[in-house]
Amino acid sequence: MNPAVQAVTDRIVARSRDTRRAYLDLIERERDTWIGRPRLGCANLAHAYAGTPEDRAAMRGGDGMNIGIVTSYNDMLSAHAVYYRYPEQMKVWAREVGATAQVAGGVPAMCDGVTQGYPGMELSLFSRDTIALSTAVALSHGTFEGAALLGICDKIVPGLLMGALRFGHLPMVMVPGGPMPSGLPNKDKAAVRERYAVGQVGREELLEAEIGAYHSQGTCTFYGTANTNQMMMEVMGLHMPGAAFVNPGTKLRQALTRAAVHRLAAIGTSSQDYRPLGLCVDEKAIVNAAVGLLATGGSTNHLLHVPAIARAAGIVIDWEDFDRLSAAVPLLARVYPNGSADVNGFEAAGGMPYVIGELLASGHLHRDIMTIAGDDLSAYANKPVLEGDALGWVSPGASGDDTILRPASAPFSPDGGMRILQGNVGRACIKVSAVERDRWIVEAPARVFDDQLDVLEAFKAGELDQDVVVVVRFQGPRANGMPELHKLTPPLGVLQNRGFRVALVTDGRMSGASGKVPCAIHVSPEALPNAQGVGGNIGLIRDGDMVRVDAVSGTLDVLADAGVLAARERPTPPPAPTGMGRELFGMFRAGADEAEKGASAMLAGAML
Ligand SMILES: O=C(O)[C@H](O)[C@@H](O)[C@H](O)[C@H](O)COP(=O)(O)O
Ligand code: SF4
Repeated sequence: MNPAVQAVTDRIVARSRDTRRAYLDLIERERDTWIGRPRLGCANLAHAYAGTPEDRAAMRGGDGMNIGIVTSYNDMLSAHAVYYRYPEQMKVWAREVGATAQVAGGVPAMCDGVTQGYPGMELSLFSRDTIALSTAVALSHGTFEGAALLGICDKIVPGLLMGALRFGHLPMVMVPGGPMPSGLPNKDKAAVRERYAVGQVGREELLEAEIGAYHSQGTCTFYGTANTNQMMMEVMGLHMPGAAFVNPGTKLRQALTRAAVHRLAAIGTSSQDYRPLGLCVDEKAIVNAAVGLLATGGSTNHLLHVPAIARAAGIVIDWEDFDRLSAAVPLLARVYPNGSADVNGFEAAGGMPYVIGELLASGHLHRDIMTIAGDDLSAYANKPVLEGDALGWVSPGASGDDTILRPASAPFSPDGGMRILQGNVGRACIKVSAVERDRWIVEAPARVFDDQLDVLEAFKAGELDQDVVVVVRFQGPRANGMPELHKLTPPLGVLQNRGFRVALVTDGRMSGASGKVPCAIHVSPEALPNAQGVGGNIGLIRDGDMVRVDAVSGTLDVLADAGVLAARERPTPPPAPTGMGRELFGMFRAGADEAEKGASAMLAGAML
């Protein structure tokens, strides 16, 4: 193993010893005391079977696994619309192997693309907790010996895992749907947006470009949070090998979904090959997730999601771990926004099988983890193919395009391009893999805002045409639910194109699709004072202060005397958000943990 990766793994194992032990004790108790169908009463069983009378005899009399399907189907996410008919197909495939399947429950799924820049985005992060809670409600019927989790996008995979892990004595498989075919290239879409931002094209032309990019069912093809989730499922071995980026509606996709149902039925508590989720998600799998994130230039949102998923399994990973891993993990992939290719191009060049093969050979990934396919991650270094109707796996061979995928021996960069910044503004994250090297340090006067829409107004009024560090505060988990501020990407990109030195500093988030502007995000502590009245220094920055974002030395400072800062009066926070249901999420905001712990209200109160 790479020494730095092993050292971080050892740190995490040591730090997690007690909490991981408490988690393993939980799932052992659950396995031994699980209500399950043998212990359920007759009335309870009758209720459970009544919804699917066609399988009642098999569920009642057979000893096959009853699979609980947890689905996030809806038509709002192009990625999840593909799930519409999955349950009925999965029931047929379950019967093929003497098992049965029922829809245990549905979970909500927000499309961050639909809500981006609007009030709904302020529900996005806590929709992850809502999904976790909904997953628990689905599985709490206790009538399943395994679960199939249908989810792909941003908060849905993390939410499903955070909930399902508390039923970690059960075997589970993630079931992906795949990316839509490529449409208008992402770079061309971004260029039209920048022209729209300066009035060179109208709304109709912009809409035409956007529809050209997002044109059909399947996951959007940029390497954002959704596709980073798919990468993560590969390096953690939680779905069928190579399932991440096979397009929906293809014979290969259908064969992979059928194989997932058959595999799940074979790894239950009564089988010789018992693979419970709680043992699959261990410290090494979590380190693999972090390594995969860094090696592929994945979404900054995973600096929140990986800690939250880990915590649900009793494992504690922090940003220091990511920073140490980033210094040791090479960047092997350039996929938009880190390059011009999309995930279809990435897949065609060799995709995750190639990346995993390289990182196993270079010692950056842990090979010996429990995956749903077996006890060796090298199975995921092969890509699925159909030979007639037979599903098989073959080596991906060498990279098909070295502008997209490179070997660990000749990476795009020797490190993963995620940095932790620390200084008198607090701790923050920055992803530099999509930022030109000469913009890794920006020192400029601050312009301070409480709302991203005010930034857009200032841009339109020409007030930002200068070197500037745009500070958007009161965007943290407790303030307004920590929205993504991705609508700022086009105007900040225009300012950068005009030759200005530009950076963003916020206690909010950016999208996984955000790229070329240096952004110090997830600033902790956030501006809004906590219950003890302590607020982060990001709340003390004023217009005109010089702020230095330095991704080379890893610092984030306002260049003001400490005494001057301390003497400043704290700004009045904006009122708590209402409308679009946001007032309903006040309990999540009030209970939210710091960003570095995953910013979950649910986990803050769910410690074992
Ligand atoms: O983290 C992410 O990947 C984003 O949340 C993504 O899911 C969201 O949909 C963006 O808004 C898409 O980018 P555009 O808004 O540029 O289409
Ligand atoms: S990738 Fe983002 S925009 Fe696309 S369907 Fe998923 S959540 Fe929506």
